[in-house]
Amino acid sequence: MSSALHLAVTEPVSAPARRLLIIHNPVAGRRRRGLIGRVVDALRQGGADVAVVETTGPRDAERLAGLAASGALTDGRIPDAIVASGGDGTINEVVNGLLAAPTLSPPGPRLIPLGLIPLGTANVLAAELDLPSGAAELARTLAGAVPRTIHAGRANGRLFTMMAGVGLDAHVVEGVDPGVKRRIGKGAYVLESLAQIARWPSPRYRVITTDAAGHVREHEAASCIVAKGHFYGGRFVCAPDARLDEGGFHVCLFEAGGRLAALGYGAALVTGRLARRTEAKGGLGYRVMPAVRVRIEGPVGDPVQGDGDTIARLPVDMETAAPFRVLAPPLRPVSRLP
Ligand SMILES: Nc1ncnc2c1ncn2[C@@H]1O[C@H](COP(=O)(O)OP(=O)(O)OP(=O)(O)O)[C@@H](O)[C@H]1O
Repeated sequence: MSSALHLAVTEPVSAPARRLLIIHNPVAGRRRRGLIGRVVDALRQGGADVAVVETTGPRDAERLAGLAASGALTDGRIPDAIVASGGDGTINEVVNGLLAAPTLSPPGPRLIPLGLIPLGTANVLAAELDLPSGAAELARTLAGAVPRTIHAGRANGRLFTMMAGVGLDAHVVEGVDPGVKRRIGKGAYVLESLAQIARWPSPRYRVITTDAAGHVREHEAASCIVAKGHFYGGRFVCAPDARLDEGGFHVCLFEAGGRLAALGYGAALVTGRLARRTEAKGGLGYRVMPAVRVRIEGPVGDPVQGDGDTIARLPVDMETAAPFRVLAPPLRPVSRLP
């Protein structure tokens, strides 16, 4: 760890020490870069044994997570937790590497808890898990939280933890300029959304859902988000009843096509009125339905975004994946989540 990361600590951690391996993306985030240094210092002051490895480029976090799960980065001793330090993209890579690692017995990579130091633009998973934002509180969570079991989804073999999307949002994710994102943060997504809407050809997608009872249904939509959690793009609510602790998907169908409808959906999302579009007349509104498997067809090769990065291309088959454990505060009652 560079000396620049050694910053003053306000409060030491009083929870039991853990052996933690942190996989850190040095290019993630802009304003929150100092956070990792403060968290590491707080952990060490609390007695935790902390090792940090830095990623060197795309997919490196995934490779490192696979190595970490076998103890290869910590002198053969398997860490008590593997911590992803970065944005949602880095977390997604770590989850993919961790769950793809060969099973060890014990403890088995699926049982090694994942910790998070959220440094990104949206930090949707951290919001969904209700992670604290301060360094001392975050360190306390990493060192002492009872792991919670959550469920990822899989799209054409690739895992996602929060959501996968097809249509406008996937094109926005693919089109957003990383340099602009670094400079202006979330505003880059707003600009790219407007640019995409201006030239949006309004393709239709065929969404085939299978529910837990095995009923198969076919739908048509202008865009579709397959949600694991209830937040989207930060703290906007897309699937009000979705919770990571449950196995299935909440499939959000944006039924109305065209530019005006796309603008309307965007405005409804950011003002918290999206769920009310279910009442739109003529059935061309917004619907959320449960599913355990989803297939989406449309223009072949169209992007599929997962946790804010392109993770697959159409046609795509999604299924629920094995559960894994994450270091986070206990689940709050549904009624207390925004
Ligand atoms: N050392 C590195 N140099 C360049 N790119 C890297 C490096 N390590 C990881 N990456 C890539 O950086 C990209 C962005 O990472 P991440 O999504 O975590 O951060 P972010 O873009 O700042 O956050 P957010 O996704 O919340 O906007 C990922 O696609 C990842 O593959």
